[in-house]
Amino acid sequence: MAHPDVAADPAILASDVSLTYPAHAGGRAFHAVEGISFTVPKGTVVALLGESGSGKSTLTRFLAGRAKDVGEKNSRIRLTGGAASVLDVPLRRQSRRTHARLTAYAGYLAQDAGATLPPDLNVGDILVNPIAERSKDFDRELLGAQIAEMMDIVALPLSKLQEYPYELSKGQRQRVAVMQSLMLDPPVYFADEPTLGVDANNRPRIVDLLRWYRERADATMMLISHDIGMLEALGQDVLVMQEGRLVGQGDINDIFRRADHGYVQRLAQALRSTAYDEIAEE
Ligand SMILES: Nc1ncnc2c1ncn2[C@@H]1O[C@H](COP(=O)(O)OP(=O)(O)OP(=O)(O)O)[C@@H](O)[C@H]1O
Repeated sequence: MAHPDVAADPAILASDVSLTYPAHAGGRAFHAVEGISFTVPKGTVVALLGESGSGKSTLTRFLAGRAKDVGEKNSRIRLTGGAASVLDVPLRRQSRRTHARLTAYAGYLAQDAGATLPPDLNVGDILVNPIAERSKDFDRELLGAQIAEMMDIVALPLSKLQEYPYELSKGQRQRVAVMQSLMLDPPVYFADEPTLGVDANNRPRIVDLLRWYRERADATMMLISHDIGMLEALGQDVLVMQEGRLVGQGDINDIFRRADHGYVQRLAQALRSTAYDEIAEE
């Protein structure tokens, strides 16, 4: 049985990967990702960019091992071509045990995760739960200190630990969701728009938390984000997608300087103007 290898390098490998959603009511299967190849070396961060509908979430959910972790059958992602592996675990025909192991090692923040926090748990329990579910035998003092450190980085007062998701603002819920997704210390981490919907003042708090985590765990990360602060702080390498395909790949500055693809040029321009807007806002 394949066991995740934390020393695997590259940590993430995709070779000619094609991903499909099943046919809906008489329609055809939908090819969301077509023939994508790249590797992510251990300990590096890659940012995934591209317009809405280009396949970023599909690719990320698949690589995070969550292709079939959804209620509706129609939303299950199928690998219809190529091969991929994370921490040397092939993402194809996994036993239930291999799948459980991989998802414990591969952290995942779904899009708009703040909106799906368990409503019946307070923030403290939401954060402790992933650890308590793994094993009842953990060092509460150590965990308490870690949670306090994380709360401080994201600028949430400790009193929030007693509150329930409905008592928090949207941006506070998103910060809790990001903290929760890191609680198991995943060596590989996937996040889908971690700062989306968070106000400009608090977006840097999430960036700080991810940077803190990366340094602490030497984690490999794949982040979907068009947040210029995030890209500057974390994303030295970028993958650019358009209509299910990879249209740019490499160091962010090189890609944008020598952009030979029309879409990549437009994206670079858009990101530059966002950066200026942010500076103007401050
Ligand atoms: N459950 C589904 N069934 C069929 N098609 C889907 C399903 N989910 C997504 N798609 C389609 O797959 C394509 C890629 O969607 P995906 O969400 O991966 O894009 P994205 O780049 O992450 O977009 P966004 O930035 O808006 O989140 C889109 O055309 C979308 O309509």
